[in-house]
Amino acid sequence: MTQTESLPLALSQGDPAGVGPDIALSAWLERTVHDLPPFLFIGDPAVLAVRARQLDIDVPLKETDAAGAVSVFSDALPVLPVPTGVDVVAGSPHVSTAKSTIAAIEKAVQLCFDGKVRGMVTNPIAKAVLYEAGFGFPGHTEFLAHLASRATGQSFRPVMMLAGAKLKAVPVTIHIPIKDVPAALTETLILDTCRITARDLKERFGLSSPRLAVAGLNPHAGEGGAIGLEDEEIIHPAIMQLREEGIDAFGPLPADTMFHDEARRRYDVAICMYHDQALIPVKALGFDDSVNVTLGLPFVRTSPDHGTAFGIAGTGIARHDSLVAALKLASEISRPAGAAS
Ligand SMILES: NC(=O)C1=CN([C@@H]2O[C@H](COP(=O)(O)OP(=O)(O)OC[C@H]3O[C@@H](n4cnc5c(N)ncnc54)[C@H](O)[C@@H]3O)[C@@H](O)[C@H]2O)C=CC1
Ligand SMILES: NCC(=O)COP(=O)(O)O
Repeated sequence: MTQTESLPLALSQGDPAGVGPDIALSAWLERTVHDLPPFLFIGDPAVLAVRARQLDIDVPLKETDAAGAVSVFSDALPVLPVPTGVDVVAGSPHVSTAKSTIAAIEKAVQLCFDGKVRGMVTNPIAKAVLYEAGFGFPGHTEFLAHLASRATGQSFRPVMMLAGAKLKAVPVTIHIPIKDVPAALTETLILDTCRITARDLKERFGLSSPRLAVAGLNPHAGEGGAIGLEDEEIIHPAIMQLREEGIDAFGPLPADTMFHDEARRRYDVAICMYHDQALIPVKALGFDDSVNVTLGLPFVRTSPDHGTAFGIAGTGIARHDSLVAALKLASEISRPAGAAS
C-alpha cells in the first residue's frame, strides 16, 4: 500500500435537504459488500443522525479529523463536523444552509492540499439554493478550479467528464444557456478541453493513447455547411490541430449517430459541444453507474452523476450506486500510476 492509499477520501455533504445524507449513510452500511475505500463525511452530524432515524437505519457516527477516519471507518461513519446551524427538513431546501454547504466543500479541498485525504467526492448541491445565497460559480466544477487557483496561485481549466461503464463524455461548454453555446464555442476552448482530457485519461485513467470522438454542434455536423457553419469553421480546425499534436481526435461527428453500441467501440471519450449532448447519453446508458469527475485539477474530485433529488430525500428509495461508483473511481484514480490495484 502506498502512502496515498492509506488516506481516507473526503465526502462533502452537499445540500443537507437532498439525498446526500441518505446515500452517505446507506453506502457506509454496505461498505464491506462494495469494498469501499474509507471516507470521511464532512458535514453536519445532526443532519445525519436525524436522517438515519427517519430512514430507520442504525449507523453509528464518530466525530473525528482526517487522521482518525481510516481507523474509525470499519465501526462507525467518520464525520468531520461542519454544522448547518438550522433544523434541516429532508426535501425542503433552504438558503440558510448554503454557507455550511460551501464550507464543507472548502474544507474537503483544504484537506486535499494538506495531503490529509487522497481526494474528494462531492454530494450534490442545489445550484439555485447556492445562487440565492450569492454563490458566484455555476457549480462545483468551476468553484473547485477557483479554490485550486486560490491555494496555488496558478490557473486551472477544469473539465467536466461523466464516466460510466458504457460511455465517457465531456461537455466543452457546461452550465450556460443553450442560446449562448455557439458564441462560447471557440477553437481555443475545444483545444484546451481536448488536451486536458487526453492528458488526464493517460495519466489518471491509464489509457496509453486515448481516442477522442468529437461531436458536431449542428444536425448532421452541419451537412457540409448547409445547416450551420461551426462544425467546419471551429470544430474541424481544432481537430486538425489536435491531430498535429499527436492526439487521436476525430470528427466532427453527427451527434445523433455517435452513441449507439457499435459507434462507442471506436472511441474512449466523446467530446460534446454542450451539457445535454454529453449528459443525456451518459445518464440514459448508465444513470446508476456513472460518475462526474473533474479533470484538470491538481487533486482528485468525483461526484455521483445525479442531483439532490429532493423529492425522494428521507424516503429510503434513493439508490447509493452512483455514490459508490464515485468513491471507487476516486480511489482508483488517486492511486499513483503503475500502482497495483
Ligand atoms: N453534482 C451536483 O452537485 C449536481 C447537482 N444537481 C442539482 O440537483 C438539483 C435537482 O436536479 P434534477 O435535474 O432534478 O436531477 P436529480 O438527479 O436530482 O433528479 C432526477 C430524477 O432522478 C431521480 N434520482 C436522482 N438521484 C437518485 C438516486 N440516487 N436514487 C434514485 N433516484 C434518483 C430523482 O428522484 C428524479 O426523479 C438541481 O438543483 C441541480 O442543480 C444536478 C446534477 C448534479
Ligand atoms: N449536470 C452536472 C452537474 O450539474 C454537476 O455540476 P458540478 O456541480 O459538478 O459542477
